[in-house]
Amino acid sequence: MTEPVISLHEVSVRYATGRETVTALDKASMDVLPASSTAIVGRSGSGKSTLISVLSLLRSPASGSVRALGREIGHLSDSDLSRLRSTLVGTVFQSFHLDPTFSAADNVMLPWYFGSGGSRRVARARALEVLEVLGIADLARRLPGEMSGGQRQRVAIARALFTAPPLLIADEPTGNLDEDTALQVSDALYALPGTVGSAVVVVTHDTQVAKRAERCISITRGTLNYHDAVKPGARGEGV
Ligand SMILES: Nc1ncnc2c1ncn2[C@@H]1O[C@H](COP(=O)(O)OP(=O)(O)OP(=O)(O)O)[C@@H](O)[C@H]1O
Repeated sequence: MTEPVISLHEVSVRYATGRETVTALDKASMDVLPASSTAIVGRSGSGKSTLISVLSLLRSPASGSVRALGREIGHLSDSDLSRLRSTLVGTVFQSFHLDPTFSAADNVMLPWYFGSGGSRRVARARALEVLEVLGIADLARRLPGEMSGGQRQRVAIARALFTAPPLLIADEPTGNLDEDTALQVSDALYALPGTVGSAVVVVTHDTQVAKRAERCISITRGTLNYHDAVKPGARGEGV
């Protein structure tokens, strides 16, 4: 059986407010298999951001277990958890988060500027390689202000891939794009399991974008509902 990149087993997350406790995730179980694509949909307040924060190893659950790259995160020190996080996951956001003064290639190399290691020459070659995967190597020298929204989001996706993470999480990646561009960018994301082998998890409000993933999970008040999918444990497969 293939080991999931990350696996959640009956994970619950609660927030204590002044008067009440909100259950944002309620016994959520899901497996993200290597080189798979998953869409997560749900109304505002259903628990999507909370689920992403658990999948990104940014939030530890109140109960349940999380296993990432074969390790139970509950057993890890803060520094081991932080190392595991930086190995595991690349993230893409709705509003791109590019540095407007950096070229596309330099934006993709940001992990190197922040100390991911190796020589500048190798980092630049890697940046060009991932820009090529996204079909925009010819834009390597352009500034973000000289690109379309779809091109900027491709740069942001390339940056998330720079360190070759086994898991790429995209939070409303098409929210700032028109309909056609949204579908092109989502197709580029969903191609990544086949081209670079990363598993892709996309949170989206857009049903057309969600439909293009191999699997779709909807969240209702913290409960996961599986569509076109096999529940964890059934036939030994993931979601
Ligand atoms: N820091 C917090 N303190 C208290 N309650 C919180 C906190 N963060 C989230 N919640 C509550 O937890 C539930 C899930 O919130 P979450 O942000 O995960 O939803 P979401 O689906 O991402 O929403 P949106 O689409 O609006 O971003 C909601 O009821 C929300 O009010």
